Amino acid sequence: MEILPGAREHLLGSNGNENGFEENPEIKIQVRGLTKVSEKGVSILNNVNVDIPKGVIMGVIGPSGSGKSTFLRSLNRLWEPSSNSVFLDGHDICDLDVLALRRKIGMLFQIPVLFEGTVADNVRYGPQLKGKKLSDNEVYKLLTLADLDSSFFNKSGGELSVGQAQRVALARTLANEPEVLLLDEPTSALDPISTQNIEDVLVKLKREQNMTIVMVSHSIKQIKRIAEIVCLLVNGEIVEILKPDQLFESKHPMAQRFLELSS
Ligand SMILES: Nc1ncnc2c1ncn2[C@@H]1O[C@H](COP(=O)(O)OP(=O)(O)OP(=O)(O)O)[C@@H](O)[C@H]1O
Repeated sequence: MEILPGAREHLLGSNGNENGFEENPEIKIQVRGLTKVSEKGVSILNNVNVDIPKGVIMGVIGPSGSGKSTFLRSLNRLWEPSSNSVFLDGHDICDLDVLALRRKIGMLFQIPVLFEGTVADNVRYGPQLKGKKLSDNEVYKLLTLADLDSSFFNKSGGELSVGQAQRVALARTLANEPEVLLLDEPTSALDPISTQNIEDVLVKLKREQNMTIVMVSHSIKQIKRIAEIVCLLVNGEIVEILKPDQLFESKHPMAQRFLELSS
């Protein structure tokens, strides 16, 4: 089975080098020996090693409870990883200011939660925290980027469908000019058309802004539509890093079962 260049050493069983990471301009995020154990001593993530290349969409799939959300949340410290286990552009994220990190690495969740006020108020929120007021024109541009037309500008959250609210949440995240987007099942509550709208926006962000995107999804079909690399997480371990069209060549028994059930 062909494995992506450089991926093999980060597969299951590889030894994460505690302090070691090579500066590599092609790699946006490096994860080395990322481990999490619950307070009751249950392993949640076990020595996860992976390089996330710049400007790609990476899918993360795996059975329920395999640690996908925990993995994603560790990348912008919504769950705090150990020092020297997650690097952004070669810098240990634990050494970065957490709010600055979360601007650089934005996140969208399954269910969008909008703040009170209008769509424009929501989009302006992040820059306003830094003392910058976006002009109407800048807000319109962000709405367009998230595939929303100008009629949404003055609407309130209550007037929106879940799919529209998810695109507003995306515009609000994009207002922070992130370099990386983390998406935790962003379309699982959406109808097929809203799902396609979001997928189109993600592909455009990657293509036109070289955005790095990491997306947890339960949909193998979705991963095949938009991801270039897919990480298969089983029991807190990355057992495969593949191109999506190679998924069914996975040798891992749990992976095969998961793929059979989700096809
Ligand atoms: N703070 C925590 N304390 C204890 N256990 C936790 C904690 N966070 C997550 N877990 C457990 O860790 C495991 C992985 O959870 P996680 O939500 O990351 O999995 P997942 O693959 O995203 O699951 P799903 O697909 O169902 O969303 C689960 O067994 C969960 O119950």
